[in-house]
Amino acid sequence: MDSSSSLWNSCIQPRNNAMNNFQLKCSNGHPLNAVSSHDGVAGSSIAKEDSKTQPIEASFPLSDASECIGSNLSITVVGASGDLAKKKIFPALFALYYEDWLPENFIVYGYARTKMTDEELRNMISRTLTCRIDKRENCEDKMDQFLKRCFYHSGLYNSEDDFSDLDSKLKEKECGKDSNRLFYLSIPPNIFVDVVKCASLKASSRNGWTRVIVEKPFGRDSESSRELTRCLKQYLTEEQIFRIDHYLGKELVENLSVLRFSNLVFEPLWCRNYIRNVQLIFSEDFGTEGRGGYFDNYGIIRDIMQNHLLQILALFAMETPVKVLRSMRQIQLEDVVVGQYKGHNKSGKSYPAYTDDPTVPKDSLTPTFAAAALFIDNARWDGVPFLMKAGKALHTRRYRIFPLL
Ligand SMILES: NC(=O)C1=CN([C@@H]2O[C@H](COP(=O)(O)OP(=O)(O)OC[C@H]3O[C@@H](n4cnc5c(N)ncnc54)[C@H](OP(=O)(O)O)[C@@H]3O)[C@@H](O)[C@H]2O)C=CC1
Ligand SMILES: O=C1O[C@H](COP(=O)(O)O)[C@@H](O)[C@H](O)[C@H]1O
Repeated sequence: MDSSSSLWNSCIQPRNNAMNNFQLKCSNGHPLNAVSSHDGVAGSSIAKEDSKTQPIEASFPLSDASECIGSNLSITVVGASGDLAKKKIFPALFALYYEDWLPENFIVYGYARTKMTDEELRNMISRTLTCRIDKRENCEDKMDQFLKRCFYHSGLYNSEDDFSDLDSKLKEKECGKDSNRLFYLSIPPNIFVDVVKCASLKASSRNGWTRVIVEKPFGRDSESSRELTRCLKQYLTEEQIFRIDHYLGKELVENLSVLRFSNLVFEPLWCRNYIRNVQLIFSEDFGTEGRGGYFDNYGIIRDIMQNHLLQILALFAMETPVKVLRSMRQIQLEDVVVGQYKGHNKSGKSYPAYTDDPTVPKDSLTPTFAAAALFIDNARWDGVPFLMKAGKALHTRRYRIFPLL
């Protein structure tokens, strides 16, 4: 499985498998178990359901920016020029389209400050779409059809006028039909509120639902996270907000939950008597590559450890019901090591330092590597260190959790 495709952990109906007994909840209370296709992309039955309840009329040949399409689901990817959008969101949307999980008359709008035409957006996206889905039938044709439904609007994240212009373009495509609108915020969290404000005031759906997907990290610490929620709720209800962490959709994580809770053999062994330490390793063999605008303000601890790895730790260590995070000892500075990758040469190839990335300030001290020992003070895990390591631009690409017996 290409890990870049395991996105779209949206709040959907549970599928009929072992996970049904273990129902995760989305941030707004909807069940979160993902409907995965074979490459790990999960489908949203929300979109599909709505396509059933709203009659679909004949499709139009698409492509022109001013064409009326009658779209009944308009998806806007905010931050469409960025890494997440390219690597995961557009490929995941294509996979949903390919698997027939989207309503017939959907459209996708890319939105960002970078100036681009529709054609340039399509070229950018087409470089990252692959026909990697098991059924490869008609994949190229499907790609062309998908790309014809993609459009672009350039604007600022805090400009109501720019979102008003987006609204006009969406309306043109919707041609007065009942249409739902989904905004996927593929941008740094410090601009979430600006976007939500402008989108909700100027580009909400008039006659259908408007929903917003926000990416991790949700703020920098608990105070800013609470503040973020408070600010988002000035413009949206909790039911409209979908907080996403794509690690919950990864096969490794789903398997871990099943292994833990459906396998009685492990239950008595899963504790301090048999496990000396637990290692959680996230290692990437590539650096930030133009993501300094986001990454440099957050660093590896907020980017990876606090959310992805902590969730895996919680799934590994938790009792049912969940109490484990409350039993965690406050982390001590002497139990943490941080670092930043430097440039080097290997096999005649030179690799840039973090601060060589043009989007990163030259004097940045943001950590790109961190290792920490965490402790859970409860009867099951007393004295067992959980060793978390995460880093960018390391030797290998691997994601692992393993108990040392
Ligand atoms: N990349 C990944 O694999 C993953 C990322 N995420 C999350 O997605 C979000 C975006 O990450 P990613 O796409 O990697 O980040 P990028 O740095 O690629 O940022 C996305 C886009 O946001 C705009 N942008 C970047 N920095 C700023 C800034 N400081 N102020 C205003 N606009 C800015 C840029 O668009 P423009 O200049 O055109 O406006 C950029 O193309 C983050 O919350 C991240 O945690 C989650 C899972 C995986
Ligand atoms: O959330 C993030 O995840 C990616 C790694 O996810 P993967 O599914 O591609 O393995 C990481 O590169 C990025 O820094 C981070 O924001």
